Amino acid sequence: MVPELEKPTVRILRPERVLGIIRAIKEQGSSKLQVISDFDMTLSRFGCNGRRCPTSHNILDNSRVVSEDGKKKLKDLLHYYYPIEIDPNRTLEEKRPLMVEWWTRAHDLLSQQKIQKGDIAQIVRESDVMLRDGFNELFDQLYKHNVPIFIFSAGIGDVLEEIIRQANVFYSNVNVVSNYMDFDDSGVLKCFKGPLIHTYNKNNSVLQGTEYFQQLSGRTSIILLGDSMGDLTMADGVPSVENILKIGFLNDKVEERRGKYLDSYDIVLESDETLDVVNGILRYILLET
Ligand SMILES: Nc1ccn([C@@H]2O[C@H](COP(=O)(O)O)[C@@H](O)[C@H]2O)c(=O)n1
Ligand SMILES: [Mg+2]
Repeated sequence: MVPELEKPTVRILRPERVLGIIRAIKEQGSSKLQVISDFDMTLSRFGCNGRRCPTSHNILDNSRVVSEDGKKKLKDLLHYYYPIEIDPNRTLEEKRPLMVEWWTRAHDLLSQQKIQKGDIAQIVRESDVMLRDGFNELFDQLYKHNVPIFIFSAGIGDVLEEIIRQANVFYSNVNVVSNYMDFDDSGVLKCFKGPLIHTYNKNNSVLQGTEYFQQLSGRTSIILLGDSMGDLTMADGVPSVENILKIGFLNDKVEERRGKYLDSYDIVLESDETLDVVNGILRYILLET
């Protein structure tokens, strides 16, 4: 059915259930389908040439427009809070206030750097960011079949939009909800617009007012793509979901986190920098019979 599911990076706890969901999504057809995806470390790569790829935040943190002192402070925040973000032994209740603290402190630091709106495109061009292998096929297939893709990211919307624009895949079926920068009249960053989106509040609470899911209420089949336990709630605002397939990229601390990922995601992709499995499933679903 989907040969890519035989890849050694694929782990599935309940294979029959997964095949049943894929078959049901195919039966419902492309007019009922939507894709809901995280951005950083899901559509973008985790590793690049033996190093960590930057997140949309890191692209700014590491850029020439941030002072050396600012860079150091942002790195210190990352080293303190990232292990908390991915710690499988802490509860979400414990993590949430700490994530608000991280995002707020990082956004305050970035807002002190006099970042110009007009510099974002060049900053992205100069960065090491890479989309996962197969991103072209993913975006092309969805566009060709009129399947909407909703990117729900706790990263920086202005930066991630520029990444997909430069990759020539920012098609009309792509919608983004993320943290956006607020620039003053002369185009200098003054703050970030609310509501703040962090790893563990990616749910309906931050989507109020966007009406995105209401417009797509007929799209009752969902393929959800994420890399964090926080991404599992991204589809919570979709009314009357009939079939949902959750695919999780397990990028870091694989051994420690495997159990929780297998319990929560239908398909877990371990240290897999490609979109092969997602593309294989979509090819099968979208193939007209
Ligand atoms: N100051 C920060 C805050 C968060 N991050 C990382 O961003 C990712 C969130 O974006 P998603 O598209 O994945 O929702 C998450 O992986 C955080 O670790 C950061 O790099 N810097
Ligand atoms: Mg992510």
